[in-house]
Amino acid sequence: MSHTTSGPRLSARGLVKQFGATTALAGVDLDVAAGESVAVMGPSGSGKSTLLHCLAGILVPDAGTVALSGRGLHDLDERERSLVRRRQYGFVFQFGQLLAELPAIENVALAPMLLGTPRREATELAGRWLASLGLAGMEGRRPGELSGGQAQRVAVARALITGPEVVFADEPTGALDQATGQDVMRVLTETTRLAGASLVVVTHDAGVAAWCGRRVEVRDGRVVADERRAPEVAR
Ligand SMILES: Nc1ncnc2c1ncn2[C@@H]1O[C@H](COP(=O)(O)OP(=O)(O)OP(=O)(O)O)[C@@H](O)[C@H]1O
Repeated sequence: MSHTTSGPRLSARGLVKQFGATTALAGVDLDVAAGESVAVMGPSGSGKSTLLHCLAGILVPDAGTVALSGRGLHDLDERERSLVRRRQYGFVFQFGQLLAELPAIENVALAPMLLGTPRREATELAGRWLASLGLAGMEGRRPGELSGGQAQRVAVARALITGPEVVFADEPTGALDQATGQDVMRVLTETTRLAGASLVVVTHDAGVAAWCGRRVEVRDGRVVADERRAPEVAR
């Protein structure tokens, strides 16, 4: 994958998004560097998910721009934006992102298959990803036959297998207990860092945010704080 070496990986300028009378984003600027991990924090309704969806090209802002490695998402049509989401982005959500009827290995292999990788190659690669995330022997289990933490590891494998430039995670530990959530954050941040991808995590949990090298605080649709600090690292 060709990444530009200078300039931010992701760059948002003046993002505004309204839903009827509600201003979800009131002018957000945010740059995310290559390999950087950013936690987006803030109270319920402050605009965190809306910001993530605009950065990810899922929502089109009413005003402002988002550029991925210097390429403006606003210049793309919906089909092209959907290709960016598949090729250059990875997603980890709270739950429900895995296809219930497919075994873990097929859930992971599907991502490269959708990009044209032959089934056999995609399945081999998926097996290696599952093994590297501690899921050897569980390839044939369906999501309902995995624990919440195991299912999130499958989701991490699925998000990373295509070699994305940015991984977006919206409350990735929201459905897990504290210890399992910490374990998933360790796996998510470590795997993303090793893959050289940037990470944007929406969370209201300071223990989750501590795994990221930067915390951005959103209130009423604006960034009100932005601080860098040493992240937790795998022990
Ligand atoms: N599709 C939508 N239609 C109408 N209003 C919306 C929509 N999506 C978000 N909003 C509103 O925009 C504001 C910001 O919502 P958003 O989901 O971005 O907040 P959040 O910080 O992620 O909240 P939470 O932590 O509760 O998930 C809220 O007032 C919300 O009700």
